[in-house]
Amino acid sequence: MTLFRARVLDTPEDPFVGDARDPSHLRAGEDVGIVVEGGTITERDDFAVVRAAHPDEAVIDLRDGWLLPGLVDTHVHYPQVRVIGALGMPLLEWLERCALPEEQRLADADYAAEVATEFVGSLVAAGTTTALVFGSHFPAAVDALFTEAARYGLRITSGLVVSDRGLPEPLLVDPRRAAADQAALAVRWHGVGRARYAVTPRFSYSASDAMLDACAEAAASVPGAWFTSHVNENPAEVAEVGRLFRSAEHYVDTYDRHGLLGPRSVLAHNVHASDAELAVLAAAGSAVAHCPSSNSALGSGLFPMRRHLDHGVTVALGSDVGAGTGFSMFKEGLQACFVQGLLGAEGVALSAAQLLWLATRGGARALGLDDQVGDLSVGRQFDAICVRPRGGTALDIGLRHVGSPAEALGKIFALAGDPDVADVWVAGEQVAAAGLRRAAPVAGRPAR
Ligand SMILES: Nc1nc2[nH]cnc2c(=O)[nH]1
Ligand SMILES: [Zn+2]
Repeated sequence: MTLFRARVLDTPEDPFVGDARDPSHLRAGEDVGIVVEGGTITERDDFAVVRAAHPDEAVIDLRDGWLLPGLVDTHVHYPQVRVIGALGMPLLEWLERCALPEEQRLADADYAAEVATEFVGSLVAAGTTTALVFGSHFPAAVDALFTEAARYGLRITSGLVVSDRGLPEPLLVDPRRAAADQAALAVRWHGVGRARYAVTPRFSYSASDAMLDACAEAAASVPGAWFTSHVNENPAEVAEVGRLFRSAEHYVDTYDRHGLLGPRSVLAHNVHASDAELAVLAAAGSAVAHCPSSNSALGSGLFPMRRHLDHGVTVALGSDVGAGTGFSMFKEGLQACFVQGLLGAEGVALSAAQLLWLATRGGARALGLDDQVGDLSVGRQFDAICVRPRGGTALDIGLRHVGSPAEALGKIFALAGDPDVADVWVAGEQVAAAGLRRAAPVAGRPAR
């Protein structure tokens, strides 16, 4: 067993239910003891109580930082880690000039393996322990991603990205081949370790009805498979999808009429959604990955979170790297807050607890993993990060002078970057940084 002693912040209850300003939405413990056995949290209480039950156990003392659940990114593109930062273009131009040329390079398996290493390392460095990842158009590159993620034990859901029109020729595949390649990848990876397979047409803009049928076939052939794609991101994209699918009721319907929407479906963006589309998503139990830094960087628009919530659509957060400007889910939370503020009366005035929920437990729920991760309750896997800023930084100064846990969390979302994520654990295994060197020896016993 491992015994942690820490200041803990998490959100076991949905802070979008009830009064958003209710301070009890944020569970904060000043001096908490957490026992982890076989990767699972088996005890959590005041440290003194846990210590009394385990008087001889070595303690990993993290009280010089803040322990949070591992972060959850519900929309991030693996092949785009090297193109982050190309600013000032709308979606379709950015795809053509930046993203798609890079994605073609992943046809080279060695190149893809390098990118997979960079991508997974970047997730871990940002404290992301669970992610729904947009894969590559090339099967060997998807193998490289799953292989690399397995080295860290990350909870990755991903798959082959498929398209049969509207993109450069090397990224296209015919629907029969797409179905076969997806099925083969799912056999190799779905349910292996913590990997799960996601059927992933890039977007209806680049997929014919035959391709979407092939995707439905692939999804039906893999029990428990996930579905992900893009929707309603940019006005020019939405207009073209309307032109391509004249008989569809709307963009969401291009997926729905192929049976692709259900509780294991996550659609990214949905900035320009109609009420009818929100009603379809709510009825299907599908989630939307809100990607605020990407939406801002590409000028895609201001996400109508209030309307999603009013319709009962599950919302989580995505970094959307590489249109998004980095892997940090703290940055996404902050940008979500800015965007909702810019919407004025139509926006949701997001609290720090709501940001943490969106970046942890809400994401886990959107991905169907909330029975395993998303908070630090007994019974959950110990997926966690310790935020411990370097001395003298604004975050360090702020955290040393906070009046309340909610204030501390606000400072973390405002100021924390990847370097402040000092330690990362997945299922109790430390996958980044140096927390274990803090094991405090107990009198008469060696530290473990
Ligand atoms: N932001 C974003 N939107 C897309 N729509 C289709 N492909 C992409 C992509 O790579 N990034
Ligand atoms: Zn995307």
